[in-house]
Amino acid sequence: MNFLPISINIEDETILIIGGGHLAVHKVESLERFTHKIKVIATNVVPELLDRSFVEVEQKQYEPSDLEGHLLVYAATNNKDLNEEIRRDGKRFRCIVNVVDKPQHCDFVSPAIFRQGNMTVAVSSNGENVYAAIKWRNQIREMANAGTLFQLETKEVYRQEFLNKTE
Ligand SMILES: C[C@@]1(CC(=O)O)c2cc3[nH]c(cc4nc(cc5[nH]c(cc(n2)[C@H]1CCC(=O)O)[C@@](C)(CC(=O)O)[C@@H]5CCC(=O)O)C(CC(=O)O)=C4CCC(=O)O)c(CCC(=O)O)c3CC(=O)O
Ligand SMILES: NC(=O)C1=CN([C@@H]2O[C@H](COP(=O)(O)OP(=O)(O)OC[C@H]3O[C@@H](n4cnc5c(N)ncnc54)[C@H](O)[C@@H]3O)[C@@H](O)[C@H]2O)C=CC1
Repeated sequence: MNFLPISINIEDETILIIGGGHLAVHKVESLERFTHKIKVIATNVVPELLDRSFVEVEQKQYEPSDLEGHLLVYAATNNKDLNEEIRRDGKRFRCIVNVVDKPQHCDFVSPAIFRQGNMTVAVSSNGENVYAAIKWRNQIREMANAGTLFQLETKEVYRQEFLNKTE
């Protein structure tokens, strides 16, 4: 597999999660650092999702038209066939779909993220080895917390440093 790392502007997007179980909670925990515009559609929804007032919850069976108007979709049900079907349906609605239980069926995968202010480090294994991605991210976080890395200067300071090096 081969995924392109990019940073997407999601200000005008509502991110859709199909499935309201533990995996959905896990995805919300990753997403909520970046956006509160999140919608969950599922037949059963766990309290951790209902407790988050910013999550819009619709308790019902999935149907393809649910995808309409959503750029980013997580297929996070406990039904592998349905998750795959959601990915296929997504093609019709021009959605980019993450299938939580099947890297091979993902249009995008979620990297392991370390974030400090505007600076973000996102580690991905191309969907091949999620445990490695988590470990690398944790090591980066430890280095940052130890203060040996990432002394954040102003853009102008970095620009001057960059220009001096390339002269
Ligand atoms: C392909 C991908 C698709 C996707 O979901 O996007 C995927 C797939 C799978 N994950 C599995 C397991 C776990 N995943 C986590 C956690 C995270 N998983 C994330 C990403 C991705 N996971 C994408 C690849 C990214 C890349 O390119 O490397 C992170 C980094 C980001 C996020 O989810 O936001 C987030 C860390 C968040 C954080 O710490 O910040 C934990 C730990 C935990 O839950 O705490 C467990 C153990 C759960 C347990 O067993 O209890 C399995 C079963 C593997 C097996 O054992 O065989 C599969 C399926 C498979 O690999 O085949
Ligand atoms: N990517 C990852 O990090 C990992 C992925 N997984 C996989 O993720 C999947 C989901 O796991 P959990 O969240 O723990 O399951 P869960 O059983 O807690 O939740 C499943 C959810 O899917 C919903 N659902 C099922 N059929 C539906 C339908 N037709 N329409 C609407 N909603 C429907 C249920 O209502 C429920 O909210 C599992 O298949 C598991 O194998 C497991 C571990 C890690």
